[in-house]
Amino acid sequence: MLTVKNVSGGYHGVSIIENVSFHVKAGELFGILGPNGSGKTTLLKLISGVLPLKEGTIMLDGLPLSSYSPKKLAQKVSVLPQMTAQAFDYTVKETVSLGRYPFQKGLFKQWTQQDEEIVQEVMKQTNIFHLAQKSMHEISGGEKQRVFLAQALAQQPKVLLLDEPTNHLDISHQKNLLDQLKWWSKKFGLTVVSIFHDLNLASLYCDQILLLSNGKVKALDQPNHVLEEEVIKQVYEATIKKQPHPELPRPQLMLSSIEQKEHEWFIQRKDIKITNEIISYCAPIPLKTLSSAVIGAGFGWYTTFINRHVPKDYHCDDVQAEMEQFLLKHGFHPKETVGMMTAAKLEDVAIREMNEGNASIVVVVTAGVSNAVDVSKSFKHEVLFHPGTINTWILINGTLSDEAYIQAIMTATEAKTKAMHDENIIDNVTKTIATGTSTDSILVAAIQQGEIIPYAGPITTLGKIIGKGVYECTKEAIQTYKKRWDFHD
Ligand SMILES: Nc1ncnc2c1ncn2[C@@H]1O[C@H](COP(=O)(O)OP(=O)(O)OP(=O)(O)O)[C@@H](O)[C@H]1O
Repeated sequence: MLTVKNVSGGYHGVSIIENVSFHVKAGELFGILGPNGSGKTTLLKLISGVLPLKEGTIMLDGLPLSSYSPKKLAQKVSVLPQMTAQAFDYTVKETVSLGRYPFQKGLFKQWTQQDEEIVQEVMKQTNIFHLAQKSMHEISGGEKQRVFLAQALAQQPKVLLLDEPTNHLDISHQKNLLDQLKWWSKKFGLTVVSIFHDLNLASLYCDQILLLSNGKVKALDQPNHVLEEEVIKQVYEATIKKQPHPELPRPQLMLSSIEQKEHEWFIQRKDIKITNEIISYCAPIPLKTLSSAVIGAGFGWYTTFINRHVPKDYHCDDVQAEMEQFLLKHGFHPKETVGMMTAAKLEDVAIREMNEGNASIVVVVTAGVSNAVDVSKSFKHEVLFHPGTINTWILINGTLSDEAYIQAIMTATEAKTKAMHDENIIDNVTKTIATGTSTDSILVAAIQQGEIIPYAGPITTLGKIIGKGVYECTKEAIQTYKKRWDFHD
């Protein structure tokens, strides 16, 4: 639909845009990104024919841009400019109707039934129908933005050029507008070329992204390939972290390296509090945590860690809601807390503080093994929920990479399984040695201060103390459990 080839151009004979090339297919949403002054608006002006090309060619629907008369071009391309103050006191409907101008014929510009129907339709689509008779001076910035979009769409263009369309819009109207653009491009094959300042919105909605730097192409590809930490750092001079979107295969970027005060404080064994009802640990700063807990599962930042005793016959339809109520009743904030449950007696907990090199950890394990399972034969078990039976905490003084978090979980799981083996814990259904229990839970929490610890596999400095700490704690907790219940192998 739109091919830009080796295009250069700018103002007063000076090129701002230099040697830019790209191709946008019909129905695609194409994003132009770049820092302030990188030439995004200038490029849009070259594409819309407002500025002449100094070099290169632009092909629109198979024909050079230069071969279109202004009116013919307006029937193909419409432009939604950055919002500016309005001189005339038009109504909303009159403003939208201006979009039909390129289609009106003859000296007296007849307003046809078709013009009327199109204007009505785009006003409905952009959710401004109820504002039709209002003056443009009486509506909000976000509503104006939708009116100008309706005007651009009333032109029934093949290509829509937008300069920061989500400027002035709140988060829900940003989403609505971009959803609508996606819908129009899918339904009518509308090609959308849009400038974005918000990298995350561009990532969510664009099929392709062109990243400009000083008027030149820095990157041109699908969002996941363009939005790279190193590229963004070079172009925007900002340090960011790239993360996957939690629900979509699109990257999202977070600003990082924001100045934070380092705290002179460490996780220590003595700060773990134990009662009959809960084991708790409260940190003065949030710890980055990866867990499979009832409350606070996945990655997150939490200050409070709770292992709660529940009776063996504990049953509840909404375990999370019940746990939240419990936390609130005991003065803990559910949004700040990782919460686990266990039927094990909490005074039987095993705790170790361990150091190796510059890594130090506290391991906390509660264990009950009546639901022991040999995972290699677990298909022989019925699906039943019992409160978590081996709960493992690994609290770490250090900064872990994501890789190290996952390796820490693997190392700890292997250590637990080895302890089950050495304690000869048998799966009652299969009569083979168990590898864990049916509802074990784990958390790895780190203060994320100090030197980065990249790995936590079995023979790394951190992995060695996790392996030893979890093995010894699990073994000790199982032995106490056996003594308490006169448990026989
Ligand atoms: N009318 C003009 N005459 C001369 N130079 C201009 C004109 N408009 C813009 N420029 C210059 O062209 C360069 C690119 O400006 P442009 O508006 O295209 O950048 P942009 O990427 O859209 O920036 P922003 O993100 O701030 O909107 C800037 O150095 C700017 O000063």
